[in-house]
Formats: sequence, structure tokens, C-alpha cells
Amino acid sequence: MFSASKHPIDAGGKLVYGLTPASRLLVGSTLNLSPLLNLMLGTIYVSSFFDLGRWFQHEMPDPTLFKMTHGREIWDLTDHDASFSKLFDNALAADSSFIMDIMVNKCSDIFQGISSLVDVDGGIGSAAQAIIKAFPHVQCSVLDLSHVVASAPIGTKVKYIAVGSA
Ligand SMILES: C[S@@+](CC[C@H](N)C(=O)[O-])C[C@H]1O[C@@H](n2cnc3c(N)ncnc32)[C@H](O)[C@@H]1O
Repeated sequence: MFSASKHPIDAGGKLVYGLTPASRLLVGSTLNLSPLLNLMLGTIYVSSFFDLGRWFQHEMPDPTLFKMTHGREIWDLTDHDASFSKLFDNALAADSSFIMDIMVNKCSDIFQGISSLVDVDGGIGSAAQAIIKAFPHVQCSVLDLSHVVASAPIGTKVKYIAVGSA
């Protein structure tokens, strides 16, 4: 995760540690993917993978690996466990911010001619916020569960549509 190189001036050859292209993605206030890793490497997610062998012996598609381990689907857990819900929402928001930065900068053509859009299941609205920032003329709405919408940032131009829990 870190680079180590000899200090160029220090004759004693002290090691200097630095960020690599990968670890650079885990620091800073923008495009920081550490919330995604917090979810993926957290106990709740990782524990599912210990059941992978048992899950492969089941008739597909049900239950999901997550449900086999935890006895309920991930959406049920986010509905009832506020701290997991926060972990989950922040992880996906970090992922969306990262991807959307590439989308609006490298694939801006796809937004041409669009005046409004709805991000269905758009979480706390990271994708919509990135689109509005790059293309202020596009009216963006986000539809998600009411407890997710309740934790979305306020004071943005994104319109939120809350729907009942699953
Ligand atoms: C894979 S996540 C999408 C995350 C989103 N793209 C973002 O950037 O954060 C799926 C979303 O679907 C929402 N969801 C789950 N069940 C739903 C339902 N029955 N109706 C509406 N939204 C639902 C979850 O709350 C979650 O935010």
C-alpha cells in the first residue's frame, strides 16, 4: 500500500514512505474510496464469504449468500440497523462519486440533450450531485427508501423522492 524509496539527499539512506496509485485513492476529501473498503472488509460482508461453499450447493437463485449467512437480505438489515445503513450508504456514495467523476469528465457526450433525469435507487444522491455540478441545466431527482433519503445532504439542487421501505 506504500512505496518506500531511499531519500535522495540523505546520505544515510533513510527510507521515505509515500503513497502508491492505489493508496492515493484512500486518502483526501474527494474521490476517497475508503468508505467502500470499510464496507467490503467489514465483518458483516466478509462473514458471508465463509458460507460460499455451502451456498454453492444450494438451488439457485435463492437464498442470496448474504441471506444465508445473516438470515435476512441486505435491504432488510439496512432498514433495521442504522449504523450498518450508514456504513452501506457512505460506501456506495463513495463508489458513485468516483465513477461519476470519470463519467462526467470522460463521457460527457452521453449527457447531451438530457434536461432531466431520475436516479432510481440513487442512494443519498452522489451520482446526481456529480451530474448537476458538471451539467447545471440538468434537473436531477433521486428516488430511494425513506430512511436513505432522510440522511441525504440538504441544500443541494437534487430533488429527493422517498418511497416506503421494502
Ligand atoms: C446498489 S444501491 C445504489 C446506490 C446508489 N447508486 C448510490 O450511489 O449510492 C441500491 C439502492 O436501492 C435502494 N433500495 C432497496 N430497496 C428498495 C426499494 N424497495 N425501493 C426503492 N429503493 C430501494 C437502497 O436503499 C440502495 O440505496
